[in-house]
Amino acid sequence: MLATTSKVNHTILSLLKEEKAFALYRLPGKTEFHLMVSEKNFLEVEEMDFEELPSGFAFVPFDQSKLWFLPADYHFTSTNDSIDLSEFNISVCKKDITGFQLIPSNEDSDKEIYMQKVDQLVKSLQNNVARKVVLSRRKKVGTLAGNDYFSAFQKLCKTHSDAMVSLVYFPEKQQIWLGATPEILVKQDKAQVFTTMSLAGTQSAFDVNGKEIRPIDALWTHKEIEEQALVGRYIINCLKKIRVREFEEEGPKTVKAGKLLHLRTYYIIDNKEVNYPNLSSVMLNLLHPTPAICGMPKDAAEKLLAEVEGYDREFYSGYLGPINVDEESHLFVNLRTMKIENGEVYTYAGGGITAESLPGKEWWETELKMGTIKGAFDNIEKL
Ligand SMILES: C=C(O[C@H]1C=CC=C(C(=O)O)[C@@H]1O)C(=O)O
Repeated sequence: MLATTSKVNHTILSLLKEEKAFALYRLPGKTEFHLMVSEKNFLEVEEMDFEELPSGFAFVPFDQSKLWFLPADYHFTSTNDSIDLSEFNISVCKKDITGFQLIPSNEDSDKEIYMQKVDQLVKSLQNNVARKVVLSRRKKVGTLAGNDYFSAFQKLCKTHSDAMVSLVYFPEKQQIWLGATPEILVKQDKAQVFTTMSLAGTQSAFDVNGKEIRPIDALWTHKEIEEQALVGRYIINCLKKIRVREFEEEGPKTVKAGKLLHLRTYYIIDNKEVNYPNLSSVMLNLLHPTPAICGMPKDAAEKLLAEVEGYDREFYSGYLGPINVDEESHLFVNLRTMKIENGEVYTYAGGGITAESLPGKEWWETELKMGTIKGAFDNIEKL
C-alpha cells in the first residue's frame, strides 16, 4: 500500500503518541471540522453547566458515573487538510500513513443470546413491567490495521452530512471513539433557541431489491410509530416538569441517517420568549437517558437493562459534543459509534423493544445499525 501524507493525521498520531486528550468533530450540515486539544486531559466536572463551563467538549458515559469535559485549551478549525499549529507546542510525528482497515475477527455470533434476551424482555413488557426497553449489544468486530484516522473521519463526514461526526481520544482508558450520530440531545444556538429531538423507529433505506426507499414513501408499523411517540411524550413531560409550555413541535417525519430511515420529531423552544434560566443544563439533566436509548418508564427500564443486558456500555449511548463554542452548544447521543482499544475494534447498537417485538427482526436491526460505522473502514466486512 502507498503511504500518504496528511497534516491533520500526523497531528492526530502525535497526540495519540503523547497521550494528549483531543476531540475532532464536524457538526451536521457543516463543512468545517474542529480539533480541540487540552493540556490537562479530560476533567471530571460535577455538572454539565452551560452557564459556568468554558469552551470545550463534553464526553459522558451512558451511566453518567463521571461527567468528562475537555477544556478547549487549543481549538483549531479548518475545512481541508491543514491546521495552523504554530501556537501549539507539539512535535509532529512523521510516521507513514497506512490506511484504515478492519481485520475481521472470527468471534462466534451472539445472535442466539441476543434473541433470548429480547424474548425475555418481551415477556416482561407483556406483563406490563415497562412499556419499552432499549436493549443493546457490543460486538468485537476485529482488529484495526493502519493508522489513517483522519481519512476514516473524513469518509464519515462525506457519507453522513447530517450527522455529528467525531473522533475522540480518551487517554485515561486509552480508548479512541469514532462515530457518526444522527441524534441531537440538547442544542442551544446563538439566538438562544433550544432544540431536542425524538428519534426512534428504524428501517433500511433500501427495499428487498436494493432500490433506495424515498423517506416520503416509507411505511411504518404500529410498533415503530408507538416507539417514537413514547420518546416524544417523555420529552414533553420533561418540559411540563419545568413548566415550559411554549414549544414548537416539528414532525414526526421520516429522515435518512446513512443507510437507515428513522422517525424524527423536533422540539424547539425560543428561550428569548420563555426566558428560562439555564434551560439547556436543566433539560439535559431531565432528558438523559431518554427512551430512545433506555426505555419507559425510566426506572423500570434501567432495572430491566441491569438484569438483562450484561455488559458495560461505557461511552456508547452516553452523550458528547462541544459546549460554549462560538456561543453555541451541541450535545448528541453517542450512537453509531466504535471503540478502538488496544487495536481491537468494537461496535455497538441497540433497538427499542416493546411487547410487539420480534427477536429476529431486532437482531437484524442492530446489525444494520452497526453497519453504519463500519463504513469508516477501507474494506467493509459484508453484513
Ligand atoms: C439505540 C440506537 O438507536 C436509537 C436511535 C434511533 C432509533 C432507534 C430504534 O429504532 O430503536 C434507537 O432508539 C442505536 O443506534 O444504537
